[in-house]
Amino acid sequence: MLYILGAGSLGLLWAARLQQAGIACRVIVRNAQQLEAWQQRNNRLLFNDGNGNHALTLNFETPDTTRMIRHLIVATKAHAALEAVRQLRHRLRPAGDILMLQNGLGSQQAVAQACRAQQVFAASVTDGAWQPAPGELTWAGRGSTVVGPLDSGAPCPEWFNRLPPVLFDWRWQTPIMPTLWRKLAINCAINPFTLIYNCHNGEVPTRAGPWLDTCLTELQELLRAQGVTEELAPLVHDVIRSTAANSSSMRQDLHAGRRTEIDYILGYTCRQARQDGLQVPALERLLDAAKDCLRRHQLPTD
Ligand SMILES: NC(=O)C1=CN([C@@H]2O[C@H](COP(=O)(O)OP(=O)(O)OC[C@H]3O[C@@H](n4cnc5c(N)ncnc54)[C@H](OP(=O)(O)O)[C@@H]3O)[C@@H](O)[C@H]2O)C=CC1
Ligand SMILES: CC(C)(CO)C(=O)C(=O)O
Repeated sequence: MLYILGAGSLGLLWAARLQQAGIACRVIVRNAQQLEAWQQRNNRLLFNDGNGNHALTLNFETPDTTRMIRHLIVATKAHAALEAVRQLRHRLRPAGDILMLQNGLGSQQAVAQACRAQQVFAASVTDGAWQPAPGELTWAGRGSTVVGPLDSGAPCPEWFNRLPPVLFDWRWQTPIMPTLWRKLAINCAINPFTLIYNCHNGEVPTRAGPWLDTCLTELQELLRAQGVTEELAPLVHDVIRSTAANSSSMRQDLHAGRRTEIDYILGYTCRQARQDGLQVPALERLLDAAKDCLRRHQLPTD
């Protein structure tokens, strides 16, 4: 049995695909009110996978259920992950596994530190899913999932090999940190600019001008310090081109009045730069500007 912690867009996307693949899973919601809301909808999820709508019946439970958990998929936002996993600590089997799906860095390490008896895996996910209404999920962009052990040589959990490739485009990658760093750098170069200029991804180069170029140079230095030698600028411009019409996840959070993941994206990056003794004034200025924008919208800056 797989357990998914968090019934948001990505958690429901995993639950829907597991259900379609015939792999048993249960979704852990925050509390009894959320469980009741799902029960009132007969636990039905209307899943639009891009080819059509599928009515799926999912299994939900609250964190205080007593069943023990061997395989946990954490699908909360980065800032909610540690507390959400802590609530389940008494249910986690020793030597079980925890898969972290969060964007950014920091939440994965925090969970690994709190759950030393389990193997923690981290994924870099490029799928795009959103919820048009309660009980509905749209899989807007089919992406891929790259997964690996966070900081050990742990082998790939057996259940991963049961994921049907047609529903899950995933691959095993060890070490995983370079992949996570690359995605982090891309998000640092795009998301905060879309916040401060309130623009789509495609407009970032024109709106940010040379500020983007300086940020890319600083991010490249930081990546080098993490052992990632690949050229960042072409990668970022490719992503900007291929997602030109997108509103970044950070901008979507801003518009929905939700807490953003800024602290796990640009905040983490600036802290790491300081730790590595690197000067990153353009990134620091971007972080300050992003935080000012969040303050103006009365949203948390962490
Ligand atoms: N959506 C996507 O397509 C993608 C998302 N990601 C990453 O995946 C992560 C999740 O994103 P997304 O699904 O969009 O976020 P959502 O906000 O849609 O979902 C997060 C869910 O976690 C729930 N949650 C928070 N705390 C707890 C708790 N203690 N117990 C149970 N449930 C809890 C939230 O409940 P509540 O509503 O009550 O707060 C919410 O339902 C993020 O890090 C994001 O960056 C990465 C790639 C693609
Ligand atoms: C790559 C990008 C910027 C695509 O929108 C993204 O991952 C995000 O919005 O968080």
